[in-house]
Amino acid sequence: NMLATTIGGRTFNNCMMNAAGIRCQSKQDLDALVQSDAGAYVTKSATPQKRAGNPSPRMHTLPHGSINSMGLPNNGLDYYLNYVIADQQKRPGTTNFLSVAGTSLADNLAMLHQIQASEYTGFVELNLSCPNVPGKPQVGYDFDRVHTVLDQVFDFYTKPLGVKLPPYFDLVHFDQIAAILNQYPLTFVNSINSIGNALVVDPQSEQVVIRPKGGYGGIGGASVKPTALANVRGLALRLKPEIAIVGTGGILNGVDVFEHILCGASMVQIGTQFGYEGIPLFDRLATELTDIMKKKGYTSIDDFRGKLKTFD
Ligand SMILES: CC(C)(C)CCc1c(C(=O)O)[nH]c(=O)[nH]c1=O
Repeated sequence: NMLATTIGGRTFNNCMMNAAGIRCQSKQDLDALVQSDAGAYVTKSATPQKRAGNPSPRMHTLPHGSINSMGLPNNGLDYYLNYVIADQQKRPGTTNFLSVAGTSLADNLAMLHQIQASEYTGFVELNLSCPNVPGKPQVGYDFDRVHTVLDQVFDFYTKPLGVKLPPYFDLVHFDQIAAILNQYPLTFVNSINSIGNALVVDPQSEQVVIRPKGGYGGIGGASVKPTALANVRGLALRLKPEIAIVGTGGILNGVDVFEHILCGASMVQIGTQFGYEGIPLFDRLATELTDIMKKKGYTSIDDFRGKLKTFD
């Protein structure tokens, strides 16, 4: 069908899925995604043990986006690993994404050892926005640390794995992170995570809108699309072809999906808008994207993936 895509030898019948963190924390959430038109699901980033996360209000949705400082609330790795293994037994031949975000390298390695030893055959999405040692920026912004983490992961992990990256804002950073990632047998790179440590103010109450971190949080939604497209394109132009790109950020409508694919994405993830609209989003986006493709004479996303034109 027109929206099928292939990553790491696995074919998905739809190139659209949820982004980690949004409506994917509970079994009920995940069951709804299984029943939906989404091509796959990703589970809420897991830590070794269940976490309550930050005190509320910890997320605020605006017309043009959202801000969140959830603090990794999740049911713990065992919960999600059990879910995806049960699901792959029920639906052999389907591939989904298990997201992990340890709050330390030791936690990430312990979780990956557990997954490696399990009968899970799907993808792992390693969240590199996870915190680093105190006083250092998040892992995704500490390139030496990214090297160290991936060296230690690929010392033992042999199942398909990708990394979730924060947004970069300097072309030299695209060069540097791509040069590192190209050294590893990654199945995919997911770009972007929310734009970190933004601040939303309520001028009426003269107060920030979320409790954690003095109101600082990650931004998602329409306002991040130009940054998301820049990162998808920047990585698509620099990463070796074996590494597929998952495009995330600022997708509200089918045309936004089209733009992400034009910039090089093989799969797209929707966060903020999925949080807003719920499961009907996937059917609406599939219809809108299919209409755009038909108007342009495309029968597969392969016809236009990565084919963004410049002026010269
Ligand atoms: C930011 C972390 C809490 C370290 C990771 C989890 C996460 C969160 C979160 O759980 O606060 N929110 C995001 O927008 N992106 C993320 O990757």
